[in-house]
Amino acid sequence: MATVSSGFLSMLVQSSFGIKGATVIVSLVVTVAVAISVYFTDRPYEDFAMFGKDGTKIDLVAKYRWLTSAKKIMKEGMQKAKGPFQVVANCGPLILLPPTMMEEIRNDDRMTFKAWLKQHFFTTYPGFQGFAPAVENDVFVSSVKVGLTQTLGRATEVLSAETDDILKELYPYNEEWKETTFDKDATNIIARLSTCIFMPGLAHNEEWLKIAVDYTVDFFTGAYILRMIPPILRPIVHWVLPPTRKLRKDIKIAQRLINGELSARKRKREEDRKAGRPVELPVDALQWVETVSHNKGLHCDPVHSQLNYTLGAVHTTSITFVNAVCDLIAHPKYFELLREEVNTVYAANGNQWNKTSVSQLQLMDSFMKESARLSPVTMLPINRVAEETFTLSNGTTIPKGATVGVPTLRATDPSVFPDPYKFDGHRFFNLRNEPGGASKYQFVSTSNDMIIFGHGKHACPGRFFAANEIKILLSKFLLGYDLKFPDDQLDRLRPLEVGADTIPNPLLRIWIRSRKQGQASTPAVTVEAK
Ligand code: HEM
Repeated sequence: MATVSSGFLSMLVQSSFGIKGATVIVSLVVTVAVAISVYFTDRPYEDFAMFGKDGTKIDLVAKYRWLTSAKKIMKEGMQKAKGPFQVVANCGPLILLPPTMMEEIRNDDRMTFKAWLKQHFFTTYPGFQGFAPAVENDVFVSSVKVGLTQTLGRATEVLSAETDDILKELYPYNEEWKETTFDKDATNIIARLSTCIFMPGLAHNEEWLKIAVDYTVDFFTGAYILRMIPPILRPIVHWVLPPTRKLRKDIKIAQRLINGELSARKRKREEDRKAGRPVELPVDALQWVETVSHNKGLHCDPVHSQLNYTLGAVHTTSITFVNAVCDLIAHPKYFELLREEVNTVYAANGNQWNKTSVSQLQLMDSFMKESARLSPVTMLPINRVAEETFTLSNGTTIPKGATVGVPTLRATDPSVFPDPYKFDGHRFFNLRNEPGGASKYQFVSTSNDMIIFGHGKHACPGRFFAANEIKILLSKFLLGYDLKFPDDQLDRLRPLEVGADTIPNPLLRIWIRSRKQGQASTPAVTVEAK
């Protein structure tokens, strides 16, 4: 974009039109852009205190502030408003509800996740159909709930075997330290592992694996840029933005690959039928979507649903995993503690990774939850759009069409978690071992205090799968490798905050070396509560 506009400017200056003419035109363009930004934009809601806008009338400025300081704005609002308030987020005016109201709104159908996805991820624009399945009907979400959850046992074993193969390829035996761009590796690993379960036929197809990684990045970049543009211009601008153009290309490639898969399945079924063989249905997400679609009598596009699986599963899981690894390196005593637990559990389960053994990794579970508490994938995991005007029990009226969110701030509230900014990998392990804590404090448990996976009827149905995937990966890294930050990097680099969302720090580098032969297991020791 910058190259195009500077080329245009120099063309004007060099032309006979001259510098004066160029100045007039540029001033006109800027004035029109500012006027559009001021007047053709979403109006703030009445009756809600506004935070973060600080006198500016220009939405673009407020949106930019949100992108750079969302956490600060949310904290200030929470402290000063003592109740619901609003901000100008990059999606426009956004009502934030205090996490204490979670219980009341968590199952409230008057505001929906579907309407939020539709409005703020532009699912009707070509290229953005990746969230269309979750918006159009319940087939996609049901397929995750039924398919992924039912297949968790088998999936865990498949993930374990595939992780071994991936790690051998990516980090072959080497006792010397090697620098890695770890977040990139992690995203590629998770993309391949997820595809193994969602669409195994393409698990080793480089073209698909690239889409499984890139589509989400292009999707969110495109959506973020469009949200910054006044609504009146979006129907035109989306056609020319580089990330949205890329999205359209990605979808075409995905269509070619997935339609190929579907045709091959159809042929196999017909051959089986003709030969009188029993027709075996594949156990993967393509099939879950088809089955649920058939049972409900509703359409769900197979290509878009695979992209929806990818959008939901890949970057969320890899960011959570990368954060856990960074916390591990930053708190090295956990290397030995977690290795001890992994060895004990592994040995007790006949040297197998399966659903049962993974569920016994209680310290690792606690460590992962503590990591996600302090470094969540998003600080705003609950997002809704009101389908009607309604009034909450405290008298707050939410207008129809309003965007509403609940931030994760309770996770760092000292009245909920003592010494909240201290990383304590045993925090949830200890809570879990208190009376009544067994199921309340697991990584996958949701509550008013921990909403990293949401809470209530829309709580993430993929979290059980993600938890197992991360545990297997972490176990294999712990047993096979030593990890550290580069020698010249003393502190853990914090994730970058982009609005309420986070991404691994682009400067992050991790050094990795194979553990010496014979070191792959350490003596079995029972992990005690601290
Ligand atoms: C660590 C990884 C993950 C994180 C942090 C995460 C986080 C979330 C959050 C915050 C929500 C919104 C909850 C709400 O609005 O109340 C959500 C919803 C959802 N997630 Fe995940 N997720 C993860 C992994 C996955 C995986 C592996 C899948 C599998 C496809 C998945 C599928 C979904 C679906 C289908 C929904 C929508 C549920 C509904 O509308 O009822 N997620 N996730």
